[in-house]
Amino acid sequence: MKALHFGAGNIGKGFIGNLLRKTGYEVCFVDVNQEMIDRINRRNSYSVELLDENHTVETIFSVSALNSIIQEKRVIEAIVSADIITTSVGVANLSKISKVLAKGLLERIAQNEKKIDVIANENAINASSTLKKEVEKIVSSKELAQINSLVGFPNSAIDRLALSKKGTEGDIALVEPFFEWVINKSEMVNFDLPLISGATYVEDLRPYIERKLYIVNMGHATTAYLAFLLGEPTIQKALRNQNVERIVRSAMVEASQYIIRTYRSDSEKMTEFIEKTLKRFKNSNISDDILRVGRSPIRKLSYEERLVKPARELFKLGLPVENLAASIAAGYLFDSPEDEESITLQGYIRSNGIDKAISHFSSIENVKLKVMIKKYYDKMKNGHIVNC
Ligand SMILES: NC(=O)C1=CN([C@@H]2O[C@H](COP(=O)(O)OP(=O)(O)OC[C@H]3O[C@@H](n4cnc5c(N)ncnc54)[C@H](O)[C@@H]3O)[C@@H](O)[C@H]2O)C=CC1
Ligand SMILES: O=P(O)(O)OC[C@H]1O[C@](O)(CO)[C@@H](O)[C@@H]1O
Repeated sequence: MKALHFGAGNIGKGFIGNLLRKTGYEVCFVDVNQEMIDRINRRNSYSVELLDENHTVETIFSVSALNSIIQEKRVIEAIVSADIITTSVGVANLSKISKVLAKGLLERIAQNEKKIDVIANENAINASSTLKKEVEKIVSSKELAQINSLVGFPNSAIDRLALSKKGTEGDIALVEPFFEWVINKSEMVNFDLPLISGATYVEDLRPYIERKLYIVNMGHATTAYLAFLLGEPTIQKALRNQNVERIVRSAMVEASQYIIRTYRSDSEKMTEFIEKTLKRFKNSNISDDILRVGRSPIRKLSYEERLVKPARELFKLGLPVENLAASIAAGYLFDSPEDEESITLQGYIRSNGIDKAISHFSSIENVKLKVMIKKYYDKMKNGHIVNC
């Protein structure tokens, strides 16, 4: 069995590629980072270190890699012969892989009528559907009908803290022991393959992806933005500060009300989920850079995303959102010169002010919610985090 995976980054190698190999797939990665591609091909393997007390290092064999730009023909051939296609390139990069994917799928359809699922594993609601929409922009309506009959784009939710460190033979993928890969079975078209080892298949993905994005990712991003204000370099160091931990926990509790009300989730189980997630964030075997976790603040502050969606929905219901408002405010204060989105965001605020920025990037028009966010922005802009 052959799997083609776009994105040989932290999640690609540490999580998705790893589970695909354990299921028995040969994995071919597609990336744009030539150094990474060469490293994988030199060894036909890579290393994954488990972030527990033992720091066990595992070698993942039977892998190869291609460059999606300079080896397009070979990527198309790999799409033709793949049994499953997966991605973890970052949601903003899905539009960059859609062209080669569309070409490959059409070539595959011309050569055989085998069904295939394409699963985009990104921190976003319905990332596979987003990828499909990108493919739709490129193909004709006749080609789209062919794709629709043979290709599934099941959505998924992925949860595993994955980072990397430099080793003597290149990057080592670092992953926490916990993982959750949830796949929407009702959107799959190919049922002839073994279930992916360790993945969970569900009929309705929404409760899983919303819980992941609005509680786990929201809490992690909030920690990173508060840490930035305090000058703390890692998530673990920031969470030693009781003020930070309290605001993060409170924001997660606020956001959990959205999940509890939308999906009638059990509130005790939700409390357990929040505590377990905080424990994962604090994992002392990880040293997680806040600039990695806070990356791409414009994406994270957008209307449907982790910080703004729960705040908007709860505010509409008259439920507490003070801590979520503080999280959004902290996001607007994330000023990392290494991050293009952060540079754009801060440039916009300097030219137009925070009020306009909240409308422009988060599309929040509710005056009372905006005032609340602005209140925390003003209180925190001198580097002090506040009691909400
Ligand atoms: N790292 C984490 O802990 C988690 C990340 N995620 C999600 O997984 C996705 C990947 O994240 P990471 O692995 O952390 O990022 P990463 O930056 O480590 O990996 C992304 C990889 O995609 C490659 N890439 C970018 N553009 C490409 C293109 N046009 N064609 C082929 N490859 C391309 C990059 O070169 C890089 O190797 C993101 O959507 C992220 O939100 C989800 C859960 C956890
Ligand atoms: O691309 P994004 O959304 O920043 O995703 C990466 C983040 O998501 C997380 O997995 C949280 O689930 C973090 O480990 C990581 O910082």
